[in-house]
Amino acid sequence: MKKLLSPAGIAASLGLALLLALALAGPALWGEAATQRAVADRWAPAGSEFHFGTDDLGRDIFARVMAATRLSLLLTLGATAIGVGGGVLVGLTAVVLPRYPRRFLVWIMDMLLAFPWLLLVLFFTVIWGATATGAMLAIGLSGIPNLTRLVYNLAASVSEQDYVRAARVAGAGPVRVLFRHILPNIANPLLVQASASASVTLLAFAGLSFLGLGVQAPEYDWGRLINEGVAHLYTNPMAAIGPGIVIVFAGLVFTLVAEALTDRPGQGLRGVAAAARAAVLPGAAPLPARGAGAGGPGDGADPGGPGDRGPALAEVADLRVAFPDGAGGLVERVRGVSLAVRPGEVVGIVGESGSGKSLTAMALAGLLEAPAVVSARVRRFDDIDLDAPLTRALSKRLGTELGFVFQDPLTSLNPALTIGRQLTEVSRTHLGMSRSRARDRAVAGLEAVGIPEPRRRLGDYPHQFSGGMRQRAMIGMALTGHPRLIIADEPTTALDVTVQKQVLAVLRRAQRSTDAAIVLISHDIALVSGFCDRVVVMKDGEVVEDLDAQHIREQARHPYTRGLIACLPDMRSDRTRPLPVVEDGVPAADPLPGGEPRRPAPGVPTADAGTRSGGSAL
Ligand SMILES: Nc1ncnc2c1ncn2[C@@H]1O[C@H](COP(=O)(O)OP(=O)(O)OP(=O)(O)O)[C@@H](O)[C@H]1O
Repeated sequence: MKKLLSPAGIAASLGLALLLALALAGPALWGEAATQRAVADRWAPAGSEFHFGTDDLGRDIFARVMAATRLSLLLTLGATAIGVGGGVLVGLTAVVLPRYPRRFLVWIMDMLLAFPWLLLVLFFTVIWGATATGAMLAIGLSGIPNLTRLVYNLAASVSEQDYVRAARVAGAGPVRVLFRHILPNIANPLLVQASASASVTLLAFAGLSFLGLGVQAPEYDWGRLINEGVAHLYTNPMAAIGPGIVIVFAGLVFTLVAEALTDRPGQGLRGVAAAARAAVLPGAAPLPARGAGAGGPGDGADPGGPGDRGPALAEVADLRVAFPDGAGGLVERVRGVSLAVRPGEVVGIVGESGSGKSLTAMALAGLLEAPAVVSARVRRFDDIDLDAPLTRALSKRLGTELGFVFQDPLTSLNPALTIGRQLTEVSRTHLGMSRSRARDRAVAGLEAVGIPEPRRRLGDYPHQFSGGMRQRAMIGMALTGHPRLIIADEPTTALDVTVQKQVLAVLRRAQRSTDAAIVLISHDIALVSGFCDRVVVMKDGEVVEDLDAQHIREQARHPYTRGLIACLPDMRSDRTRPLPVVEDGVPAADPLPGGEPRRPAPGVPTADAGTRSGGSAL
């Protein structure tokens, strides 16, 4: 709205209104004068009677320019629609195609893109003949490769976003993902591009008609009028300049429309964005009352021991994930990881950056796609074999029983959809709830994670939430029903320490109310050991240790784990001395327990500087 009230927005609206009025009323107001011949008035100069003069049959050129508005705009909009529609269709098709057909299609489009558009137009004109319709088809079709490239690039980048991954976890098929999650998020730049290409198309028409390849007599558009007037440029310049001015004006209006649309956030596309997100809002489990039973690291609650929880709910055995190394081979990033999560168990995965934590979690959720090459002896969620093709029913089950909370809540919520739409989608599509019931559940979901005025906030877009609120909303989506497993990949990394604590408390509270198992990924061994029953330590793509969180200090044997622990200050730490560091996976000193840390280099933070984000069993 703001943008529409900007000078560019106001000018664009007024210009569009004027063009529209001319297109609608032009033929009625000036049609007769435009075709009336008066031999006595042939080649009358521009003046008060004939603003742009007359042509060789004595017809009023100004009246012809005004009357030509309708045909000129219709042809321009028609060709633009063909170019944009075709580009969207081919670009989106390319995104969902398998690798090699996709590459082939994009290659063809790139070839056509490199081909001069005027030659393409001439080629099509030869096929369809030099008619107005032929010119429209020719210009429209020659615009498709350009638009295809744009749509493909935009869609490919959006399809990497966490909210699209989350939609896939929730069982959304490729068509649904395209139309509900990708298209609304690329619609804005597409509209801008469509407006900008309308002005180019207008010029292309003028050029074609000027060359005698476009509109043919007795029809006339602005380009043809320039063509007719240019022969008398020296005796009556306005005969060519007049239609030229109108073309420049219309081109300017289209450019201003593009300018006014630029930077408008996705919420302006309510009509386009018909959809929702796909985390996990299953089941009919009652939501926890706000503030009830909070626990977790922040509130000093007991995380509970692993106990005997029966057979694993989710499991990978000998999981390997590899990527092409660019030289025809593969490089393994996850190397034989085995991990089982039992019902209700809270498992933490810690490890240095690049150790394969996220890949393991994504493989556990069945989220890895090409170019990742995944193999495992076992990879299952409950009785669902994640290595076998999933039926629709199994995808739906995965979508409602498995929740994924991503690291960055800004990228994991769809910016084009309101929070309410995203929270109600799974209830409505997977659980078949009515709109009002789904909204009630969504309100309860936001309330459960401590969002004030939840009913009002349902109408907000993600950018209207703070970082902590977005992450709470994300957790609310994953937890308001009864998910059986929630995978949280560094859910608090993007948040400050106070908000981290609140978010973890929310996660803990919701976990208790639903008894879902949790896999929590973090760099922070203190946070994980305070929150989880079990801590799995990863290094270089392997699990190096699997420890009881309550006794991590005594049980840790691997040098890397001992190094991580040694780097944490405790009550006995000498706060006047720097903290030790982990060097190449081995602690600079092994102070367990009561050992003497080596004095690190100057500049290394001291125990006083260490900031802890949660309570710890350490
Ligand atoms: N799509 C990909 N293509 C190639 N290599 C990848 C891809 N995704 C991940 N990797 C590599 O796999 C390794 C493990 O990545 P992963 O994201 O699992 O690490 P991580 O332990 O989660 O790290 P962080 O804590 O920094 O998120 C890294 O070396 C990473 O560069």
